[in-house]
Amino acid sequence: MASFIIEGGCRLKGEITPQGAKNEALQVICAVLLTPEEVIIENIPDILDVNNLISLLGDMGVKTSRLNENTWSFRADEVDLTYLESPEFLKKSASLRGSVMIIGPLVARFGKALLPKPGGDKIGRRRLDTHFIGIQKLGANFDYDNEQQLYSITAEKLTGTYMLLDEASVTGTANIIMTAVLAEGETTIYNAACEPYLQQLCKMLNKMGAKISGVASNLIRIEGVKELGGTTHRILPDMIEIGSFIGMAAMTGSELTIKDVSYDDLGIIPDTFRRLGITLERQGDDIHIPEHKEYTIDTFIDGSILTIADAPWPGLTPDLISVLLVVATQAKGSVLIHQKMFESRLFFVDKLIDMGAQIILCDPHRATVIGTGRRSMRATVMTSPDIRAGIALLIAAMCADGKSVIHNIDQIDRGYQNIDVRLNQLGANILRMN
Ligand SMILES: CC(=O)N[C@H]1[C@@H](OP(=O)(O)OP(=O)(O)OC[C@H]2O[C@@H](n3ccc(=O)[nH]c3=O)[C@H](O)[C@@H]2O)O[C@H](CO)[C@@H](O)[C@@H]1O
Ligand SMILES: C=C(OP(=O)(O)O)C(=O)O
Repeated sequence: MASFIIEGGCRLKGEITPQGAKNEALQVICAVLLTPEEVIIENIPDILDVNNLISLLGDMGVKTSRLNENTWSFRADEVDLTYLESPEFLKKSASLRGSVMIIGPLVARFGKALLPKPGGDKIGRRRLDTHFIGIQKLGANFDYDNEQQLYSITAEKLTGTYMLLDEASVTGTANIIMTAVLAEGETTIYNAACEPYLQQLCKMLNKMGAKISGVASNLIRIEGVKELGGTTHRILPDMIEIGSFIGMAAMTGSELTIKDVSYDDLGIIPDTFRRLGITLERQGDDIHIPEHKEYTIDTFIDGSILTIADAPWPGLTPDLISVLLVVATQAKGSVLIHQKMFESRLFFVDKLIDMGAQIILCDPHRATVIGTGRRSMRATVMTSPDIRAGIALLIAAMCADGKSVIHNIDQIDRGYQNIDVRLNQLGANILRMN
């Protein structure tokens, strides 16, 4: 189990370029299964989750080749469906959440898919009903083998239909869209998720020949086509990494420029950090964060305590809640952090409390942070429970007095490319121990 040893108190300075978006990468890489032609994807982040998915596709017979550091070519012209039944496939695909999105393309193109219960962060119940009900509505049959925890999906024919999703699931919407593009007739998906990840997926599929309209809204219409062709697609910068860097800069009192952020795709993220009192200046497509000696949390207009809560896009992504929470501990003022979507994502605040932060965990979904202004945090030893708590703990450690240790940093490596090397180049002091 690899660990980071972090010497706190180092200021960062300079410029950093965000990696490509993890959650978009997982979708668009699965989409290469929809065509036998070559698909080239640029700006793929070099992170554990994505590399595992690429390796899984390779094992399935997809020809994968790395054209340069972040550009890959994929050609799914000889997919080996028997591999889906092998123990290796079941083990590999069970280890990452993104693998759930191979179902849609496989059912759409080959009428068959198998999937063990997928992995990903243990941050509460993560049901797949939305995926399965949607794909079933298009005509597929589902079987669940309780003993093996294995889903098997088959479809003789897929036919477009109307569906109202029970929740705006991100990967669920992606899966249904990727199934419907090759179904016969028109599919309408209401209450669709519409994160930039999905907007990008739809743009790529349309370039491959799909007919999807309503992109960026929660009402998607898809006119099924017989086949899709190859294309070249570029992944957006990772908005969660950008948010993590904004929080890190403010909390460590560092002056930082985040380059090429695709600002217009960040939605409500910049304004949410502003409500915590953080100044961020848009400079073209960059974000400049000046040195913060202090920052003060806003109140609501009537003077009551601010609440920051997640919501389906264009609301605030739940993946930044942990970072916003840690950043609030060094602000002046109070905020209620409400993680509505996941029920086990706030327990890491115990560690922040050990470090001296003033936080009341009200229940599994809500924590009140009483910002004490800049006050030294105590260094400590901790374990990263999930990817975003991991980065939040790393930010806390960078701000603490002395040496902290974070174990289980695979959880951070799942989503942040070479984070130690990149932050050390800016002045951090992080040592990786394998
Ligand atoms: C690989 C990937 O892309 N992972 C992201 C994806 O996961 P994923 O697609 O698995 O998450 P879902 O969007 O399906 O749902 C996330 C959680 O929110 C709940 N929920 C969802 C929608 C809703 O309207 N109401 C509601 O309560 C669900 O019950 C679930 O507990 O989206 C999540 C929500 O943005 C992100 O945290 C994950 O990083
Ligand atoms: C929860 C996340 O990832 P996953 O869905 O892959 O577990 C995340 O990216 O914050």
